Amino acid sequence: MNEEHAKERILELRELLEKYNYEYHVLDKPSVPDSEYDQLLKELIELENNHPELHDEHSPTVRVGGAVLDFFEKVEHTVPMLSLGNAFNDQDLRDFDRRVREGVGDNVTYVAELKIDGLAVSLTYEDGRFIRGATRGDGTIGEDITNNLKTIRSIPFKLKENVMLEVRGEAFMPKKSFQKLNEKREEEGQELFANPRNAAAGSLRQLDPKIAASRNLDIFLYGVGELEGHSVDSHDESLNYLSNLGFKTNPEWKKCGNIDEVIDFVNGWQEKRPDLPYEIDGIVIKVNSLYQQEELGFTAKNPRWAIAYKFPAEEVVTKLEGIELNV
Ligand SMILES: NC(=O)c1cc2c(=O)c3cc(F)ccc3oc2nc1N
Repeated sequence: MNEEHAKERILELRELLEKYNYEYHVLDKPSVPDSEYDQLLKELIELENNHPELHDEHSPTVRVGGAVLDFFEKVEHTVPMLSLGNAFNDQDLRDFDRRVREGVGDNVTYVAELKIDGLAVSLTYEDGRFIRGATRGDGTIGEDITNNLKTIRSIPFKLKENVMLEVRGEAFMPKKSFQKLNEKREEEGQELFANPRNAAAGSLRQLDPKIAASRNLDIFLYGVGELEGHSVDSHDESLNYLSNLGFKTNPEWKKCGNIDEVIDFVNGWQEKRPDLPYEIDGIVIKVNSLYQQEELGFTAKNPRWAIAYKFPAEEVVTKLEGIELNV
């Protein structure tokens, strides 16, 4: 195959594989069988190996893991990644609602969404291309784990619009992947992961991205940090915007006109939680209007416009030399 033809084929395969990847991992609606995807990926890997001068860090082939690092660079979050204050019962939620209404008046709408139990990460895009991903760290300084995040198939390398955007989300390991991983580790006599959150965090902290690539990690994006080239007025609008850009957002969110609707949503999901294919540790409630979020602002540690209702820890049975303790 001559140079020109190889270059054309490589570019064509990259476009095609990213489209198939988006259909499979973001829309969950593949248009071709896995065997066809695998065969095209194999062809691209061979072509790229024969044409190193055409290497592109956004090629779908880097999703199987790139170079091993010696350490992770530090990254500063220009918009700090704060953590959420907690609510443990209905009264806490009513107190939160009262404080919000004292701040912005009674005309307030909430968005309630599932609190994914994984690792908080920030993704930065310039001109619509994925250029950096980092952990939350202490909220201001995180670790650059771009190479590992590139192995998460649902993270788009190229957005549908060429915006400059910094977006936050939760990387997680689906329950089924967690069970398979621990079965494999048990067979190999390795230490087991205690829960999917630790497994996801452990996988993304590996210096060799091939390990992260093998762990079937996934991500839901939930918030915009910095944004140029577009403006949104409310949280529900920003969730739709992220989805239209090509991001995977969690579909189970609900707009609530008052705190009673929020409490119904919380109770509903407390029951349905075990049926989800991923772990959640609560429900996040946010004031929907971004203008009202601005008015409410932040305490030193948490936003005043959001709160996390934490579910009671699921019954954990610990076996100690055959004695069953319900802790
Ligand atoms: N784990 C989650 O599924 C989740 C987490 C957060 C946050 O940590 C979070 C932290 C803030 F300071 C502000 C909003 C947030 O919104 C969030 N929304 C979510 N859905």
